[in-house]
Amino acid sequence: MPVDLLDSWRDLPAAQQPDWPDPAQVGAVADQLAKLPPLVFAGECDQLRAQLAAVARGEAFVLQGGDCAETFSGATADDVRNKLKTLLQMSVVLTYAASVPVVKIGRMAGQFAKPRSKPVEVREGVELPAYRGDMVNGFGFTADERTPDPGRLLRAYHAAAVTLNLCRAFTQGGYADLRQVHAWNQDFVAASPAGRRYERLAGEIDRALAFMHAAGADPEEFHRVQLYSSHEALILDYERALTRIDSRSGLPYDVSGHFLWIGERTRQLDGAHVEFMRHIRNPIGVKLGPTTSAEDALALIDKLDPEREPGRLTFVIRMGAGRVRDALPPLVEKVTASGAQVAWICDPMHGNTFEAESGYKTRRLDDVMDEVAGFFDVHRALGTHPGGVHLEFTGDDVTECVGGGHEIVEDDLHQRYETACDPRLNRSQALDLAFMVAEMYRTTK
Ligand SMILES: O=C[C@H](O)[C@H](O)COP(=O)(O)O
Ligand SMILES: C=C(OP(=O)(O)O)C(=O)O
Ligand SMILES: [Mn+2]
Repeated sequence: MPVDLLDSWRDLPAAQQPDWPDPAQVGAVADQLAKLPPLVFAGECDQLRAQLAAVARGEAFVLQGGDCAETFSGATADDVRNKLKTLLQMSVVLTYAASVPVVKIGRMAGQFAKPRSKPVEVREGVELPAYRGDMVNGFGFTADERTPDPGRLLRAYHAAAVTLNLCRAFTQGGYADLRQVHAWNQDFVAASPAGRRYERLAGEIDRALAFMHAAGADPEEFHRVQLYSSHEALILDYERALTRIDSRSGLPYDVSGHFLWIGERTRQLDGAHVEFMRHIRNPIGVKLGPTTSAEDALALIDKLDPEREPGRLTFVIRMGAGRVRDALPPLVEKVTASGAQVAWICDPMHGNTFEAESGYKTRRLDDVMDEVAGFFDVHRALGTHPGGVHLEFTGDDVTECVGGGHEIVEDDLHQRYETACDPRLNRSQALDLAFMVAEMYRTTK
């Protein structure tokens, strides 16, 4: 494939790009990034594509999640382990309670750039550029921090490398061993209803493992888990610089992450993001909000998955609890009728954000659950496969979303509101949701 095609996006309008003060500096940084080693490998991306093909065929379920916006200061062993622990616990709940293979994808090791609904933020009469993620500018509300700095692209690469290294060590080195199901819950068990419910399930898993061991299964089977990394491919100079030609196939892969997605604000058919993503071989996603028409979805398939290859394209539906039951069916019907085999997964976070009276951005766990329920209802009615969930959560005990076992109310939000962008489920809310999704899956299939 001609390498020029990887730059064809440069002639098209690119939404949500930073206003870099010195564009020449971006070119210099991109040259440095282009010389750095890949963060992920093409063969791993192919493996994920094959697993997503199983999802598209109705044989597996995706659990994708992590922070809305990762931060450089969050690339620590504690933060990464806590997030991973939550993901592993959720995935065990889904695998065991719903009896389905779970494809685990972190919003981790690269989720450093944010699209914003407004380019500026105003506080007490002072107007500054909006925070666009640590890859672009700083969170602090000063002119200095908010000025986009291309040096941050390099820092993002290094923070992603550190995070990925920790993820690989935790998932391959024994921490994720299924025989550790109780250990992941140790700091949590007595403290929350979700922890206690999980502990009961972990007991059942123990007995199942003991049975399999007695029956001759190889314990090594349970020693490792495969975790993939993902982020929104937003800052195109970064993604382009990390795109390499795979020596085995001669095809381009964006080696900044295994799975990359196009956001709701950058999925314009004639825009730079769709053009760039057409040419990379990674499995990719597109977020689809409530205004998406079936024609939009079909046109995206034509551009991004012209060969109709199962596993290549995932639609991440984020309609809002009030819209999903009406807005999703025409998309699923027409896409299915077209013969395309996409994976459908549900992001129940981004269509359910609202501002509390105190000014905090928040989400109700009930709305989140209702959107997932609506997503399952639609697929049940149409006989198609509800292929997964895409969530924003953290391993920490934050107070960012309302509801859940500890019943966080709007007046509690200030207590531990730590997100750099959108409100995340805390560990207990995330586990509550996993139990609910497992139950829905079991009764749908
Ligand atoms: O995930 C990100 C947010 O939904 C997106 O950045 C928009 O948030 P904003 O409305 O605060 O800009
Ligand atoms: C910005 C995000 O989502 P969306 O593009 O769906 O609004 C996100 O996933 O953080
Ligand atoms: Mn978000």
